[in-house]
Amino acid sequence: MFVRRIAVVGTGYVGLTTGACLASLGHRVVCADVDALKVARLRAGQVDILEPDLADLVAAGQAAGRLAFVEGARHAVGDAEVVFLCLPTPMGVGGAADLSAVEAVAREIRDVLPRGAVVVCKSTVPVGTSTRVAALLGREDVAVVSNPEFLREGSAVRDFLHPDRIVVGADSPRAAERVGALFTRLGAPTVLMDAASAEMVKYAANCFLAMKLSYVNAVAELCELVGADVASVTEGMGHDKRIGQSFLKPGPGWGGSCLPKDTHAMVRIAEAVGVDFPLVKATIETNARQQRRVVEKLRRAIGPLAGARIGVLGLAFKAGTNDLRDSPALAVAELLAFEGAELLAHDPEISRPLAGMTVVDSPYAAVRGADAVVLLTEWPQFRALDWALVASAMAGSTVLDTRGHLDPDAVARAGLVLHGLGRELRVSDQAR
Ligand SMILES: NC(=O)C1=CN([C@@H]2O[C@H](COP(=O)(O)OP(=O)(O)OC[C@H]3O[C@@H](n4cnc5c(N)ncnc54)[C@H](O)[C@@H]3O)[C@@H](O)[C@H]2O)C=CC1
Ligand SMILES: O=C(O)[C@H]1O[C@H](OP(=O)(O)OP(=O)(O)OC[C@H]2O[C@@H](n3ccc(=O)[nH]c3=O)[C@H](O)[C@@H]2O)[C@H](O)[C@@H](O)[C@@H]1O
Repeated sequence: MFVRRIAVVGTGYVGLTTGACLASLGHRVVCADVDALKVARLRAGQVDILEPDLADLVAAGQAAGRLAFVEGARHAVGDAEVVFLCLPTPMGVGGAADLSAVEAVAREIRDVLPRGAVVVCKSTVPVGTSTRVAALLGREDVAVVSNPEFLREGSAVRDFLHPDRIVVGADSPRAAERVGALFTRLGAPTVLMDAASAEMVKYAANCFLAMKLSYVNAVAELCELVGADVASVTEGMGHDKRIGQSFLKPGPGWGGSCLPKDTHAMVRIAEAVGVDFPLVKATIETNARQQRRVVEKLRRAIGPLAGARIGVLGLAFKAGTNDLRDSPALAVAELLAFEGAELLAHDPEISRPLAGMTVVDSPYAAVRGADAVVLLTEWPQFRALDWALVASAMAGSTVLDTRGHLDPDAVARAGLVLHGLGRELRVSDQAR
């Protein structure tokens, strides 16, 4: 196998995973970040994000002398053949992607990039960004390639090493092949295309996933009203291979660091070329409505929310991560706090104080004296709760499970009344 000298700029979810995984494939990797504390902690082997196997891969890469961390992009790229940009592209003014970190790094490295290097944009960026980066670099000898990343938080290493596909976009086929070759060992289908198409793939994929979720949340609402059960409906739909079983679970709305910002960015990308994109706009609005629907359900169950005490189970945007960025759980909690509810919240991976609620260190502390309990993140430990203990700690008897995660029998046996999304709970479920 050929070994490449690689630089990775940005050591967040994508950058650290990319760096550690490429080192595990045998390449020599230098990762850079602007955050001095993060770099110091990574050098000491401290990985602060919750990702299975990531800390082990980082330690193995460091021990083998194939993975190093430095402060500042300039100090990472000096002898790199390939430079991956894994920089944040958060929602900027008006919803468009904020490219300031990508642009700042392009300016920072342009004079120190070795001759013939390839700069790879792994960040999610609007169409045209590769061209913009190339212009900022101003280097005829340096090719810019788009290589969008499709990993999910909570399974980042597994997704990176076992991807469904690898997309490489470049206007120079030679540069695209050079980047594609880095991933040959992964054995995934590699799709080579022009840079604009690769940049578009990422938004088109994330918006499609968000649309699927908003659709299923809207179907769940209908199911409640017509007396159908969304779990049966989605199972029946999902056996159709054109639809598939995944990404069909209703919830308190979709969130996380990417789907919200990428849907907004897609609306702006369309607007910039004079196109309205009502499908993506409705996807976003349906999601906000889903969060309001959770609050409505609680209000219907227990009456006015002002002064009510609500136990909140889960704060992360999904189970398996400690990431709170654009978490629907936080959005629902905010709406409840706005209504004047008093919130006691527990998440197994979050202990820092948060505005509008009291974060407590056990689920039983969160339900103490609660008029209602709402489950917002599907952590396995919530399914295993002692519901008799929960019932004895609560003041009321309402449990709202927004993830279809709890065992209805276990909750009902404790004398609690379980509400869900997408199904009318049948009398037999509550009668035990
Ligand atoms: N989080 C995810 O699951 C996925 C994210 N993406 C995309 O990848 C990109 C990165 O996302 P994350 O890794 O989640 O971001 P992140 O916020 O976790 O990490 C970004 C890192 O870049 C560093 N940074 C910022 N400015 C810098 C600079 N000037 N020089 C050096 N380092 C700098 C930050 O300190 C931070 O450590 C975004 O465009 C995102 O949309 C794509 C697929 C999955
Ligand atoms: O661009 C990105 O950053 C990434 O965004 C998502 O990954 P991630 O944000 O880690 O989270 P998902 O697993 O996609 O979940 C997103 C949200 O949808 C919700 N969800 C997911 C699946 C489902 O069936 N139901 C449901 O409500 C989750 O709870 C969560 O709030 C995409 O799945 C990745 O492919 C992509 O690389």
